[in-house]
Amino acid sequence: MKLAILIRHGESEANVKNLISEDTEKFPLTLKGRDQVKFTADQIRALKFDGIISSPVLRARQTAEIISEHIGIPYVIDSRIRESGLGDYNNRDISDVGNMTRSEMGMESWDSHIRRFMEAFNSYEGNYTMISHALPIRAAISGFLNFNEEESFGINIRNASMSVIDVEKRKVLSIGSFLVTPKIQMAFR
Ligand SMILES: O=C(O)[C@H](O)COP(=O)(O)O
Repeated sequence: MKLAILIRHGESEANVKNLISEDTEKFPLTLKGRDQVKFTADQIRALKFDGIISSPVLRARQTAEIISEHIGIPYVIDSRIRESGLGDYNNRDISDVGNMTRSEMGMESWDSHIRRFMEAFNSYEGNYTMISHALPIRAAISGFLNFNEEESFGINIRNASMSVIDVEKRKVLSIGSFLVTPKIQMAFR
């Protein structure tokens, strides 16, 4: 069995300011973001995990710390699940991004996100929680649904939400949810 729960970090100061940033030491979680993560940690506490993997970006690491304390499993950093490469849009308002595709705007390509996540999925055995960011998680899920960036545009990955993937069977079990459903509990048994 090889299940991955992709969790977007809790609300961060970048989210409050509507900024996107790949800088690793900026924009910590807000108090609200910490509470969001504690709720999610309680949701997954009873599931069986073999590890927690985090993006190297501060808001993800802080999320991993909270979850790690809640479920008693250490976390490791893996740059393959980092934030998107944002090019000239780093630290800019997300509304500047518009509806063009990321590579059209000189940012990291869709396929690059999918490639690096698949490499990460293939390098871990067992069940893992992976703490990452909105667009990279949307791309990782799309890699299993065979969606390109435009086709996945409606997928909304909210702060501290969970998307569950059965990596071995290449099945997406949930997208951007806040609750562990009976189906997901069964999958972890
Ligand atoms: O949607 C995006 O472009 C970013 O991935 C959002 O970043 P965040 O999930 O770290 O807020």
